[in-house]
Amino acid sequence: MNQKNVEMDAHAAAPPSVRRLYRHYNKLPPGSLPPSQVLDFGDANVDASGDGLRVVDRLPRDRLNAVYAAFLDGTSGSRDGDCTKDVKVYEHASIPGLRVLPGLLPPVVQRALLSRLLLRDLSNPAHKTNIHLHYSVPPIDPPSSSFFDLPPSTVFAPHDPLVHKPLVLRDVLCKKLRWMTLGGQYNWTTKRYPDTPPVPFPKDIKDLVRGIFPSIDPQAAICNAYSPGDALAPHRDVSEAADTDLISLSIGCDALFLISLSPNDAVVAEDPPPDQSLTGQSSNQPSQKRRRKKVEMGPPPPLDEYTLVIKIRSGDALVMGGDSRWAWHGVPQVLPDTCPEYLSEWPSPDSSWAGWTGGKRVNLNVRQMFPRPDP
Ligand SMILES: O=C(O)CCC(=O)C(=O)O
Ligand SMILES: [Fe+2]
Repeated sequence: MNQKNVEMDAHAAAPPSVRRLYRHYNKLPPGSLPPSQVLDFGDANVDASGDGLRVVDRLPRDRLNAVYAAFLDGTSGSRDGDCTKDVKVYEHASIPGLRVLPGLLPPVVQRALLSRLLLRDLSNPAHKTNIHLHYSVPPIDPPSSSFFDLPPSTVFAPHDPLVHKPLVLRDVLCKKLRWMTLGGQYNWTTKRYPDTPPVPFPKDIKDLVRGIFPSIDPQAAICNAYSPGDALAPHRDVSEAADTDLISLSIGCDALFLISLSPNDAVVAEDPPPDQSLTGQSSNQPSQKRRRKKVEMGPPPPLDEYTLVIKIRSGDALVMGGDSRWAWHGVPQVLPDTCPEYLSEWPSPDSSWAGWTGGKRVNLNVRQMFPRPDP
């Protein structure tokens, strides 16, 4: 139904029906989410909801706990490091191949993953961020080991002072940092991975992802950072030459995730052009959303049987495989004030950055760029 082919254009704009739904959920006041339209795995009755949803697999807790203990380097003594139950894998008839694993990562693994990404990998100048596009990023010099050790007033000088003002670290970490690339350094402008040998993918994160999802060889990842009001416009991830599963891990505030395989996407004549005012973009480079316009909310555009809106929580994973691998998807909203308490003291209770996670959502989107060589 949605096979990748060489013609799939990474620059293509999402079809009108998907853009319409995205706009609707983007503008919806968070308090007024219609529960009937949002697939919410926090709902105790979700298993019984029937309605196309089924449990297709269970990941045994013993296997998961062994993977987590290796990731945590034997430091998982605390109870929140243990999976106490097997993790259910759900699939919905609307989006074949999309698997949802609610609560996959225990809190201690979420905190450790956040630390590896932001306290370690962000300090590696080989890992490019959106800040590198326009600013000289100051190096991390010992004894500092991360940007979270530098004074918040540290200045990032713009490449072109006529175009961009200098930024201070506080603004970078609290708002302006939107993405970091790991492994193959994806180019958001050309929407290609470079032909040069990729930056080595962080081994512990590769082992974590592969330990849970043996179907993928992690070669590249986008680490998205969302602040309150940020969103991610609908897009397809079609730059990879491998059709291997894409793995998405989320930490922090809840978000709405929209995904569609609708075949009803023939262009509708009266549809307005893509609304770039919301995100300043028509494709999937994460960027800050402009101020939300006050609008009268009309009735939601109908969700057809090929479209889902899912509430994603901290610790949840999505696997986009099969037909869903090339589906249109986006994040119309990050829901404010939903960050779990167990992240509130990250990076440490005595750090001046404690509370940083408050309004944040971090998503690690892991991809395999190239097919594995034949054995
Ligand atoms: O933040 C998310 O949940 C989705 C991110 C995404 O789709 C991407 O990075 O391509
Ligand atoms: Fe994506």
